[in-house]
Amino acid sequence: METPVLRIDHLTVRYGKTCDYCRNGGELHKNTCPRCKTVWACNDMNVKLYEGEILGIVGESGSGKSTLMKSLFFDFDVTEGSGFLRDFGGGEADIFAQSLQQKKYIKNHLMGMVYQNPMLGLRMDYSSAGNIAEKLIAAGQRSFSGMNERVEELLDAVEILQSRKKEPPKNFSGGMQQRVQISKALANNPAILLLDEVTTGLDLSVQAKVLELIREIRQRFHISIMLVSHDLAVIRMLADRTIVMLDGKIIEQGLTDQILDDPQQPYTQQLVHSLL
Ligand SMILES: Nc1ncnc2c1ncn2[C@@H]1O[C@H](COP(=O)(O)OP(=O)(O)OP(=O)(O)O)[C@@H](O)[C@H]1O
Repeated sequence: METPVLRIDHLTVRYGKTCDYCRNGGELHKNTCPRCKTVWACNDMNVKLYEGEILGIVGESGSGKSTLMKSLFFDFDVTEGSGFLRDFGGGEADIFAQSLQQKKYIKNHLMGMVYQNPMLGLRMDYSSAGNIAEKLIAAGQRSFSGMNERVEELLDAVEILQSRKKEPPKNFSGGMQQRVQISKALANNPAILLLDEVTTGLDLSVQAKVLELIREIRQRFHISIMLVSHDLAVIRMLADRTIVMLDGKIIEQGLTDQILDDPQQPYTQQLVHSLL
């Protein structure tokens, strides 16, 4: 059996203190405990990501997609569960149990993240080149000429003109900001790229360009991608396998074609039919 590049076991993220009722498996109202109001944003999730694949994660607003992605990028602490990277600690060290320094190492060397809101991933007042250089420096790059070369290569890859590299992202359109975010996320040659609703809010033609870019990046860099979207059309276009989330839980998963052509769960059937 192939070893996954990322494996997550029993991931749970809760907002709230919990009570005896929800801790002991009492029925939740959607993802919320009816007694103490604790939100179980991700609830006992098991996920595997394999080399070179795009794993789609789909679900309605509030189902826990962003919480999953942000937990993986250590934006906050998980409540329970463990995570393992093939390329870290021999694949046997729980990434969630690491020190801040080790988590920083993982973020800077092994992962890239693109947020739905570019303001979370970019410094809007720095130059675009400076944004990318920041990630390169964090990953240990020190040579100015080496950095400059890599910045140019990355901007070419996402089709941002070299003549605009000194401009700050705040001057750019939404689609261009996402492309700068993608180039920054790729700067350290990560094994894993996390993409959280990267085309939401963009107009359709720009959306199509960003989606095409993601497809090219996968082919060119042979990177493993986790792609969150509430839009099944995006998932259909890009994802090899898909996970369907509802109320913090995985309710269905499999090959994307299988999920879309023969959905088993009523919620997935509803999602698919709304596309037709
Ligand atoms: N800081 C927080 N405090 C309390 N509850 C939170 C917090 N952040 C998220 N939640 C709750 O966690 C649940 C999952 O939210 P999350 O943002 O992960 O969902 P999502 O599937 O990404 O939704 P969307 O598609 O709208 O971004 C929601 O019920 C949300 O209200």
